[in-house]
Amino acid sequence: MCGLAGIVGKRDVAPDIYDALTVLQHRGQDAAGIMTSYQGRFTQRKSEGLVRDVFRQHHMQRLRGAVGIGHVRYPTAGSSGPALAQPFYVNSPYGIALAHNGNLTNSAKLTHEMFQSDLRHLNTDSDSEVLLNVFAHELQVQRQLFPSAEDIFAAVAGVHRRCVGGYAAIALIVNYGIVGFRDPWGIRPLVLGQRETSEGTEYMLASESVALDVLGFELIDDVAPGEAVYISEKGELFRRQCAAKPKLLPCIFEHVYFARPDSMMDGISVYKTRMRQGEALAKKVMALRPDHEIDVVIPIPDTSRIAAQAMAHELGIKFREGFMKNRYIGRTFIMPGQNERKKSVRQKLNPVPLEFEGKTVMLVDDSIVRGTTCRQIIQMARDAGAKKVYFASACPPVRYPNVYGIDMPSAEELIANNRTEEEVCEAIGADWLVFQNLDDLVKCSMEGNPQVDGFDCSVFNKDYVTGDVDDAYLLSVHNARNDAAQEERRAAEAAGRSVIGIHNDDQS
Ligand SMILES: O=P(O)(O)OC[C@H]1O[C@H](OP(=O)(O)OP(=O)(O)O)[C@H](O)[C@@H]1O
Ligand SMILES: NC(=O)CC[C@H](N)C(=O)O
Ligand SMILES: [Mg+2]
Repeated sequence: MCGLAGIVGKRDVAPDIYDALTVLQHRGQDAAGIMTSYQGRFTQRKSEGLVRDVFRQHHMQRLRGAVGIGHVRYPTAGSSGPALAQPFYVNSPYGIALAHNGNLTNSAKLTHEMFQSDLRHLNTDSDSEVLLNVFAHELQVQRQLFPSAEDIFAAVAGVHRRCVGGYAAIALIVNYGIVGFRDPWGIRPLVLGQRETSEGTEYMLASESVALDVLGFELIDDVAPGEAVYISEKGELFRRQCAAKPKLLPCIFEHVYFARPDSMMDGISVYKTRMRQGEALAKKVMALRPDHEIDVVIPIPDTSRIAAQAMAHELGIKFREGFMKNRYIGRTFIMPGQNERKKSVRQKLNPVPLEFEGKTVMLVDDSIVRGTTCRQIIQMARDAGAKKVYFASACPPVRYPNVYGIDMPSAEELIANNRTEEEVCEAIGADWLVFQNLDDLVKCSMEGNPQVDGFDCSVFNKDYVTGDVDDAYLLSVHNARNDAAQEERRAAEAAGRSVIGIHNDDQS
């Protein structure tokens, strides 16, 4: 679930983009990059690692220019490695760089078209490079020496006709400005903001509104599904609906896990949604077991804190921080390998025994995906002396792969796949397990903005909103990206058997 930021400002923007990427770090921990345009040329720094590790002072000093874009990556397609860090770049037409959040479901077909009919070269197996090349081709066929906003919108319309899947993207066109667009289903988020300065208005696009807040930009609104926003280098703002049949069906997993709670997405406060999730869970607990005898409600930090607190309040039970989090360990779920994920849960969370000794505890997490976290946590709670360990998930069982930008490629790796709720309870070792109902989860999000057409809930109900995802496609994703396949790829990379690519890590 990568993070994007782009600014058209009045002075060098790289420091602001750096800050924005730091605020969006929770969306991708694998690689980061910034590209700016300065005096008709690109400047670039991208590499693997966290934002704070990728950019050194000497990089920042060289990233000149008042127009720029940035990206933090969480891979969902293709390999990892510095060559896959974003933004990607093509020299023709004009010189375009692009940063992408999401995943194309027809990238195999598009890759073929790139070589066969568009006569374009792809140097990686990333779907984001495909997206950039489709955009570049669609802009090229406008055949304008100086592209206007109309030409750019026509190119985005071409992208919508050809690309299927989840995509929010920000492109930087040298000498012209930045273009943000969102897929026609609005699966992936993108917001627009502005900041007044003595030299005039500056504009910013970002995956989440929290990045605008922190930089002093005011949220204008969300980019609509299918819409394109073009901000010229001079600072003029143009907007246009470029899709034939746009519908707002955003990914509900943003509300469950991905987004920061202090973000507004499609008019919905993520914080309030998570509060409502906690309240709904409490009601379900009361309906199922009015005589539950829970002594204390304990969240699994970080993401479930808000839901757990609301749940405890609704139940009228004590809320306690029974697990302390090591603040120097990042998010576990978005780490690349299962071994790394398993190890990091124990390094990240440690129980406070007095909150467990002799008690019936209700542990609350936002989601149970592979079961990596809850299995270990339940054991930790028992080792810390809990009498009974109940577990609640603020979302329903995750049973199906995600194909729109979350790395859940294989149903087999999901603990709830082909298991009943009782079987999941047994597999994770809880005394009782409660899942949120899907209807309730949707209501919690919908209450924030009743204008939303619905949500992509495919990981819960296998209903993929783009309508093109069949079992054959799911099998191909499984084959390419299951844990064993990824492990093999990483081993090949470590042994130096992978393609180096055209962006070397030590580039300065
Ligand atoms: O069942 P699993 O496969 O373990 O995945 C689900 C867990 O992973 C996430 O936590 P993560 O540590 O990524 O981030 P957080 O600190 O934001 O909660 C999520 O919040 C759950 O705790
Ligand atoms: N999580 C994402 O948005 C991933 C973007 C792109 N598909 C990649 O793998 O790099
Ligand atoms: Mg968590």
